[in-house]
Amino acid sequence: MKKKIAVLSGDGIGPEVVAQAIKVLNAIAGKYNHTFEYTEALAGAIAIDVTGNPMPDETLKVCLESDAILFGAIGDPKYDNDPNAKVRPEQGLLKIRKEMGLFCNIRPVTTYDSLIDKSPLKEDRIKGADLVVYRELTGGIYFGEKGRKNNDTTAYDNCEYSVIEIERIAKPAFEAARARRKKLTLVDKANVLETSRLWRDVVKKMASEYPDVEVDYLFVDNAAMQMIVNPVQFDVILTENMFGDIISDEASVITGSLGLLASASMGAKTAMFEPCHGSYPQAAGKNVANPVAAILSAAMMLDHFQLFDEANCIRKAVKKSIDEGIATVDINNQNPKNTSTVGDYIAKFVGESSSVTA
Ligand SMILES: NC(=O)c1ccc[n+]([C@@H]2O[C@H](COP(=O)([O-])OP(=O)(O)OC[C@H]3O[C@@H](n4cnc5c(N)ncnc54)[C@H](O)[C@@H]3O)[C@@H](O)[C@H]2O)c1
Ligand SMILES: CC(C)[C@H](C(=O)O)[C@@H](O)C(=O)O
Ligand SMILES: [Mg+2]
Repeated sequence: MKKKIAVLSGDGIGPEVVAQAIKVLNAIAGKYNHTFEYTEALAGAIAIDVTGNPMPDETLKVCLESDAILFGAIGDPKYDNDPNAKVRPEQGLLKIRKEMGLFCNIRPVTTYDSLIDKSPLKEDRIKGADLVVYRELTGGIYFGEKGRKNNDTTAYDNCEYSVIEIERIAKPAFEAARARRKKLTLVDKANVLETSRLWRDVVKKMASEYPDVEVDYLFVDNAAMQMIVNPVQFDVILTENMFGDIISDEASVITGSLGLLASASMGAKTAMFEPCHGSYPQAAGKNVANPVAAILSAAMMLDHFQLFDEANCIRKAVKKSIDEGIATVDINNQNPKNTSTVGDYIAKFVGESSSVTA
């Protein structure tokens, strides 16, 4: 199979972790006789530095001409620390999500037995936790009208959702629940927010089409607490843009590190695959960041290409690296390995392993 992949490495640790994902994809290409063609394009702070724009038209064009997008991370303290910055790297990420119609962000949270003791949470509470967050990605407060008024003494960010926006993410979430443990939890704030009440109305109506799926409703504050005390109860979590951002970073604590959390953003025009973490500027250039989130995002891209054996081969290699302690400092502080050493190990295992089942 031949596939064109747009590579937007971005800022901070983005280029380092994406390099490992590409190493692993190349090992897959060699083993299974595929051709992956990569086209790099600018995004984030680096794109502002070069072009003045965090998501240049040229980058969007490369993405539209590709079969999928592999994204690293964006963000730079020089913008985060400047409240008056006219343009920000994060605007580039929001722009590509909106322009490509990437409304469905899928963030799987899986635990590894050999990492259970790395989580600050109690072992008996998190063992076996296996959930996936379906986060709405192109609506809500992130994209509502925003601004300042009253001589800059008041600021506002509006939150709007339409029935169509809710239905189109609820559908794949219900389908995922049906294929998994048949439980869907809508996380909202329906005791306060009108948008959340619309989410409940829509999801309740759709639930009748999925009688085999048990649906429950949790307020986000309760859900945040339940995620820590009893994450095993969750199967598919469906939620709006901002709640999904927060709850997925929180859920990464169960696995042992945010550096393990991959994601897929599916949409109308294309699909983008990116780690859930950011540019982690403190680690940039040090070869210490965990590349697993980026590598598992590449595995999700292979699922998207219907290359399921290949994707499972990567997952198996990742598990092996974790079990063997070939892991970065966030999950192995006794004998940490470099970012590139972990990438090399996973790529080598992919190249040499014979079995494909994860
Ligand atoms: N998708 C994205 O591109 C994305 C996501 C989140 C944040 N950001 C941006 O990244 C910048 C830094 O934000 P932040 O510090 O709040 O979040 P971050 O995700 O970059 O880092 C938060 C913490 O998570 C841990 N971490 C993150 N990635 C890791 C990895 N690969 N390996 C090991 N540990 C890892 C580190 O302890 C780090 O201090 C900001 O500019 C922010 O806007 C971008
Ligand atoms: C950088 C930021 C805009 C982004 C978000 O909030 O969606 C990030 O936190 C993420 O989780 O992908
Ligand atoms: Mg986030």
